[in-house]
Amino acid sequence: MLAKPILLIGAGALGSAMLKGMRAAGHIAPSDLIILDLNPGEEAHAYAGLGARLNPSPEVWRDAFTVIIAVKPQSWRGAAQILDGNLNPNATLISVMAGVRTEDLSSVFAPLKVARVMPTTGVATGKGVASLYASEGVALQAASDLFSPMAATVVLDNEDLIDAATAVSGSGPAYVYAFVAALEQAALETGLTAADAKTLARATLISAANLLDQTGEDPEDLIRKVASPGGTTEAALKVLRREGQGLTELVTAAVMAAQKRSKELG
Ligand SMILES: NC(=O)C1=CN([C@@H]2O[C@H](COP(=O)(O)OP(=O)(O)OC[C@H]3O[C@@H](n4cnc5c(N)ncnc54)[C@H](OP(=O)(O)O)[C@@H]3O)[C@@H](O)[C@H]2O)C=CC1
Ligand SMILES: O=C(O)[C@@H]1CCC=N1
Repeated sequence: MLAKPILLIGAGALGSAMLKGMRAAGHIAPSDLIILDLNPGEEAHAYAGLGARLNPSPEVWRDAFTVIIAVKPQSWRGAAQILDGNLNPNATLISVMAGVRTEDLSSVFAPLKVARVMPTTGVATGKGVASLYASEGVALQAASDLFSPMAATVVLDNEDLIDAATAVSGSGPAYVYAFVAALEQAALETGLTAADAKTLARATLISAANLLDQTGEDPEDLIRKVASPGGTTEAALKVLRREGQGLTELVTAAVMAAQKRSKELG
């Protein structure tokens, strides 16, 4: 069960996406939310406008039974110093930070129980992805209760796999956006206007994602339905899937680089 109130530390890119998703899903009432951020943005102010407590004094932080830490991996030890002595010892800590391991979080935040989650910014629209890991059932349940209303969740049974999930899905939306940007750029090369190139690249991604979602079919089956034998798609796929130097090799190298970096961030 998700014990409330909730304290969110860091309302930047991901923290704001979570705030937006939580507000839309309605599972965290504004009165159950305390937000700390050095420069609160639009989403933090929107929740505060509904009654969430924004940057209250340290004695209020102790009210929270669930603490979410969403600062950069490079900033968490500094944040922990500020929080020191001001957190409820019975609270559960949910870290969404890449790389930072449970062992290190536990050594600094003891006796709080710890869960790690690797979400995507898609939580903002209630359609995120979140990989969860915790060694204790109570902490895993808290993470699940927090993210399930706004993300498809995957439970990992080995903490090392959080680095893999970070590389595949945490960073993954950026890979997809990079593909859309590349398709838009290529569309310009074909002679389409800038406006049409933008529309076609975006709409193609969205319509393909909808089919993937609604049919549940395998990508290879969906490809077969697009690629007529001897047709245009086949000509393009010969380039994209060039032996040894195609998209699969490129994406695999990108994911490996992200996984390596995730381990270094710890
Ligand atoms: N962005 C993403 O798609 C994803 C991010 N993550 C993880 O989420 C975490 C946050 O990433 P992201 O949102 O992109 O980073 P941001 O820098 O956008 O957000 C971090 C926020 O925390 C604030 N902050 C820093 N120190 C403190 C403090 N002591 N007290 C309160 N607020 C503080 C920052 O303020 P200021 O900017 O003024 O320093 C900033 O607003 C990272 O650990 C990252 O690994 C995980 C999955 C996806
Ligand atoms: O780029 C990063 O380090 C973070 C973690 C996953 C997505 N953004």
